[in-house]
Amino acid sequence: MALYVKLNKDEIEAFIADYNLKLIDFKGIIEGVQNTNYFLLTTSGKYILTVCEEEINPTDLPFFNSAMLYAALHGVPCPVPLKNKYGAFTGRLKNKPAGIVTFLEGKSVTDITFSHLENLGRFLGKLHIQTKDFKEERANPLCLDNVTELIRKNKKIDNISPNLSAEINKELNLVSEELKSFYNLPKGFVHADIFPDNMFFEGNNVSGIIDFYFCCSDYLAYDLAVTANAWCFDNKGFDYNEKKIKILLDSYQKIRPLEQAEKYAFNALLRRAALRFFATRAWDMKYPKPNAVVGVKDPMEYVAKLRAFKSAGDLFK
Ligand SMILES: Nc1ncnc2c1ncn2[C@@H]1O[C@H](COP(=O)(O)OP(=O)(O)O)[C@@H](O)[C@H]1O
Ligand SMILES: N[C@@H](CCOP(=O)(O)O)C(=O)O
Repeated sequence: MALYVKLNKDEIEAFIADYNLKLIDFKGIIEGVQNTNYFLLTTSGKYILTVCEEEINPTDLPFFNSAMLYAALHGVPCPVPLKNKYGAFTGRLKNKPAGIVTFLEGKSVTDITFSHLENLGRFLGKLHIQTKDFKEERANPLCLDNVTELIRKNKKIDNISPNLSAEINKELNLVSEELKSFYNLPKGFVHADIFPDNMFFEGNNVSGIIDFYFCCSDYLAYDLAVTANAWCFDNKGFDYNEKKIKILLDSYQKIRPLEQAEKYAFNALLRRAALRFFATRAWDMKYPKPNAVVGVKDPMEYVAKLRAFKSAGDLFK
């Protein structure tokens, strides 16, 4: 659970008054790992109040809010951030940055069907088109160079599994070499964390996307690669399911066909995405934050994915 900051009714009422909201009821949300979230029922509807922890750099908040607002205004079903009476998206609660966004209906899914993937692929294709003219930029803090540095800094990788460090370092070099010839791939706004817990569905249909705290500017096909990593493996994320990836790719391409260069680069992007999630999970496992209240996610899941992609065939045949 992640309720790092405990708030009472008076504190919430005082904060939301700046957003012109009147509280009826509220509830702490136990899902989530990074920040504290409260569900708010107000006289003008349902909202989510988020108090940010220090992993979020406050200077990034304007980009996240701007991206969410732009996406929402361009038809992406996502939360709309509210401005307070001072014209700012972000206020302060218990000396931490805090903000309010609209509530999204729907639920995340655990049993992922072909139909979910079909809808997810179309959703992501649309997201990349709907946000293509978003002009603000944020370099990806988890670019391959920074991921490489995080992995090199982690001196305990071989404690996760024997000889893992050598395997991962070899892969980092290979992926870096392979991607050098693809520096010109289409770039733009990417969510960069499209995991099942960040997507809501109503039945088989996508009802929305949340959690914009990793969004940045990067290769569009990298977003698709992150999504394929997170959604297209069975058995708790360990078993490669080519049919699932193909459904995701086909449905994405019905909306935004990939360029030939993106197809050539895709295997390296899948491995780059696997290395990115391996890197942060391995770090969190071996150097846990003192206030961590959530179990660490398994870095070996991403080693399994990396190995699967290394021996995978051409996904575009
Ligand atoms: N706009 C929203 N609408 C509905 N529920 C939300 C919204 N934002 C967050 N939540 C709820 O809060 C939980 C945690 O949100 P998330 O942004 O993933 O937190 P964290 O960044 O801490 O992981 C979600 O799983 C969801 O249940
Ligand atoms: N999706 C990442 C961790 C980020 O967690 P989130 O709850 O903020 O999406 C992972 O699985 O390693």
